[in-house]
Amino acid sequence: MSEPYVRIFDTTLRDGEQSPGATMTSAEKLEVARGLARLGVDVIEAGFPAASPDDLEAVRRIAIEVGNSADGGRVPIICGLARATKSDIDKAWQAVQPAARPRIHTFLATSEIHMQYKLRMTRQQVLERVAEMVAYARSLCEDVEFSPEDAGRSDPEFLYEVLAVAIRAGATTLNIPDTVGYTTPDEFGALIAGIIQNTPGIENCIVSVHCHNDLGLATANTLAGLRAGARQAEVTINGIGERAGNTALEEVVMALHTRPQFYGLHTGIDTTQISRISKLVSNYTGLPVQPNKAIVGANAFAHEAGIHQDGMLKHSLTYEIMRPETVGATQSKLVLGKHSGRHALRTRLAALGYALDESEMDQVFERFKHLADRKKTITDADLEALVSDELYQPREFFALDGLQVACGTMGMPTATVRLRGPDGQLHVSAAVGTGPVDAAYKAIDAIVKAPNTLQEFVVHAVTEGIDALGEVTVRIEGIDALLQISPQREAEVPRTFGGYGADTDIVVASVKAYLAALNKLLVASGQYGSVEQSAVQPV
Ligand SMILES: CC(=O)SCCNC(=O)CCNC(=O)[C@H](O)C(C)(C)COP(=O)(O)OP(=O)(O)OC[C@H]1O[C@@H](n2cnc3c(N)ncnc32)[C@H](O)[C@@H]1OP(=O)(O)O
Ligand SMILES: CC(C)C(=O)C(=O)O
Ligand SMILES: [Mg+2]
Repeated sequence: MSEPYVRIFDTTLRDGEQSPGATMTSAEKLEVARGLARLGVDVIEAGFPAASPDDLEAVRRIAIEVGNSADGGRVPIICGLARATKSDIDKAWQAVQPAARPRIHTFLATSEIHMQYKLRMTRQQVLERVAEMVAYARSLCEDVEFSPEDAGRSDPEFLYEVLAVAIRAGATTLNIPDTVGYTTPDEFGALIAGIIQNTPGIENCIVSVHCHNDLGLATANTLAGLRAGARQAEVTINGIGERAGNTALEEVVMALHTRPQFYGLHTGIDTTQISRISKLVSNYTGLPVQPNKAIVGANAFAHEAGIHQDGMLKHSLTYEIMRPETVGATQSKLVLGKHSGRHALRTRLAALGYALDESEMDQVFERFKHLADRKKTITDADLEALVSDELYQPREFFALDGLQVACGTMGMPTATVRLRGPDGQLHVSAAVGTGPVDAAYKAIDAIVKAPNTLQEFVVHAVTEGIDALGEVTVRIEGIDALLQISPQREAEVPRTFGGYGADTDIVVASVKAYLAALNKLLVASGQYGSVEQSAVQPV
C-alpha cells in the first residue's frame, strides 16, 4: 500500500459523458480514447455497455483498437461499468473482452438512503448481491473493480463489511466513491484511512477514490484520499461529469507533479499531452472550459496585473508554479490591459520594434492607461496606433467645420461634410452609405484622399441616460504606397493609426475620431510636408 505510484483511471468516456449534453459519437469516443492512451492513463473506463447497443459497440471498438495498442508506450486497461446484475456484467464483459487488459467494474449502493429508496434492498440483500455479482464478474475476468456507490454517505462499519465481502468474492480494486460530492477533505481522508485499517484482506487490493465536485472539493478530496493510502484516482478530463462534475485529471496529476516533496507520489502521465486532450474533449463534448479553470483554462498562464507582469519578466517562478510547456500549453501570456504597468508595456513595445526613452515611455504609458480604461484588452495594433501619436505629432490638416446627415427608414443614409483643409479653404462633399457613419466617412474620403482600411470602430457611452456622451475609438491602417516615404524609414513607420472623438451626437463623435486618425496618417505619409519629429527609434 505504501508504493508511490498512483494509477490514473480516466472515466471521461463514462462518468464524463454523463454530463448533460456531453454525448459523443463512437468515432469521437475512439479518438478521445486514443488521446487518453497517449496521455498515459492506466485505465480507460470506456463506457456503460448495458446502456445501449451503441454504447456496447463503442466500448468494444475501444477495447479492440486502443486496448491492444501500445501507442502511449504501454497498453491501457479497458474497463466497462455494470450494475450488480448478471445481464449488465455480461454486456460489460462482451465489450471489454477483446482488450489485452480488460476490467469489469461493478457497483452497488451502500448508503441508507440509496438502499432504502432507490434499490429497495436491506443491508443483508446488498451483502449477498455483492458477493454473488463480484464472484460472477471474477468468473469472467481476472480484473474486477467494485464500488460501493454513495460510500461518502454510507455507515463506515457497513462499508468495511461490504468491502470485505467484495474482496473475498474476488475484487481486485476497491473504489470508494463520494457519489454526491458530500464529504470534506478531512472526512474523506479519514474514511479512506479507516477502510484501509479495518477491512480484512484489503492489503492485497488497490484502493481507489472517485470524487464528485458538488461542493467544489473533488480534487481536494481525491488528494486527501491519496494521502491516506489510496493508489488509484478516478478522474475526468476538464473535470466533466454528472452534475458539477468529477475530479479533474489535470488538477490531480499536476498537484502530484508540482508538489513531489509534499505528496511523494507520482503518476505515469505525460503531462505535455494535457492541453491537447483538454481541447479535444471540450470540442467533442461541446462543453467549454471556463477561462479561469486550473491548468487548462485560457487564463491559466495569462497575467494582466502590472506587478505580476513585472515579476514574470524578472523571473517566471514569481507568479507561475509550473511552466505552461509542462502541460503542453503555449507560453505564458502577458495581457496588456488597464492593470498593466510600464515593464510589460515596454517589453511588448520592444517586441514590436520600438525602444522608448523614459520621457517618451511616460507619454505613451499615460495614453495607454487612458485607452485601457475604455478597451478591455490592448492589442499590438492599438500599441502601434499609440506610438504613432508620439512618433508623429498630430496636426490637424483637416478639421470638421460642419456635418449633416439624413438617415432612418425612409431613404438612403446620406451625409454632407464640410472640412477646413490644410490650404485654409472649406471643402464640401456628400455621399450615401450603409448608415450615417459610413456615409460621412465616404464623404470625408472624397475630400482627404488618404487610402486606408478601417480596422476597428468602437462606440462607448461614457455617461448614462439619453444625453449620454458617446466616445468613439477607431483604428485605421494606411495603405502601404502612401506610407513608403523612403526604404530606410519604412521599418519605423507605423501603419496603424488610432483616433478618438467624443460628442453627445454619436455620428459627430465618429467623424471626429476618423479625422483624428486620418490626420496622423497624413503626417506619417509626409503628404503635407515632412515628418516633424521622430521621437522613437527602431530597436
Ligand atoms: C453513480 C453513477 O454514475 S451510476 C451510473 C449511471 N449511469 C447510467 O445510468 C448509465 C445509463 N443508464 C441507462 O441507460 C439506463 O439507466 C439503464 C439501461 C442502465 C437501465 O435502464 P432501466 O432498466 O430502464 O432502469 P432505470 O434506469 O429506469 O432504473 C434503474 C434500475 O436499476 C436499479 N439499480 C440501480 N443501481 C443498481 C445497481 N448498482 N445494481 C443493480 N441494480 C441497480 C434501480 O434500482 C432501478 O431498478 P428498478 O427498475 O427495479 O427500480
Ligand atoms: C459508478 C460509481 C463509481 C460512480 O460513478 C459514483 O458513485 O459516482
Ligand atoms: Mg461518479
